Amino acid sequence: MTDDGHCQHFKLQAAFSDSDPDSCLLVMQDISELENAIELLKKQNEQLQQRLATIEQLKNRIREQSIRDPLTNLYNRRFLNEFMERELALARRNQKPLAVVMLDLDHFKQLNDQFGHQTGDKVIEMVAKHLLRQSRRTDVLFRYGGEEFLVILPNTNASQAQHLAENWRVHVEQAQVFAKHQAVNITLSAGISIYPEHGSTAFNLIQAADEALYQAKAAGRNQVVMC
Ligand SMILES: Nc1nc2c(ncn2[C@@H]2O[C@H](COP(=O)(O)OP(=O)(O)OP(=O)(O)O)[C@@H](O)[C@H]2O)c(=O)[nH]1
Repeated sequence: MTDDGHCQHFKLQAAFSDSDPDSCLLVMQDISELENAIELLKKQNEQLQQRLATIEQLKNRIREQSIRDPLTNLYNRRFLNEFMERELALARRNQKPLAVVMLDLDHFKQLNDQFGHQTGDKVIEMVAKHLLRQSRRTDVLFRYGGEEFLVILPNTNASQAQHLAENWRVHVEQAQVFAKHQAVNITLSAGISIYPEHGSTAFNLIQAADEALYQAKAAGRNQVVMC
């Protein structure tokens, strides 16, 4: 230790002679600079690791924001194709069914016209919460459009999907919704398609679910139709 509190490092090397066992050569080397440089490098490396971890967190946050809908925090349509490709590949490999449920709020334009767009937004938010609360851990929910939701149900057959969609329909119908202190009835219609019966690509399955939804609307709304 020096007078000003710094550590000094020395390296001591001893060399013995074969011809003269009683003699030995001692070499002492001041390696303080080298040790200090190693210490500094270690600190800089730690700081770099911390910065890399922060960048990774930020990257994850940005990625998460880019695939989520800000109003409902459900996944957005941008993520849907990527997700469905992955899930369909899994379903194909494991020979499991996969259900696609398209849900749409009924007469939403009327609600907007009567209570305003802000109230409409609150209703969309509330419905998203209901759907999330009533879904299984494996179900993945998307906000597909304005008042349209899409749910992907891996490893789910037609009767299970019908049962789940019916459960969502009933929960939304029975939900207590107040708009400007007035109770309003919210209902939804749903269309379902199943892999592999109704299609083998994301495009075909979504189109089939959309057609089933159209039938549910045409048949009077507030109902679930299987493709
Ligand atoms: N508040 C709110 N309204 C939205 C949003 N996106 C779409 N809309 C409104 O939702 C309404 C959808 O109207 P339509 O497509 O005619 O459907 P609908 O009135 O629900 O009728 P059906 O679907 O046939 O039962 C339109 O008035 C859109 O302006 C949104 O993010 N927030």
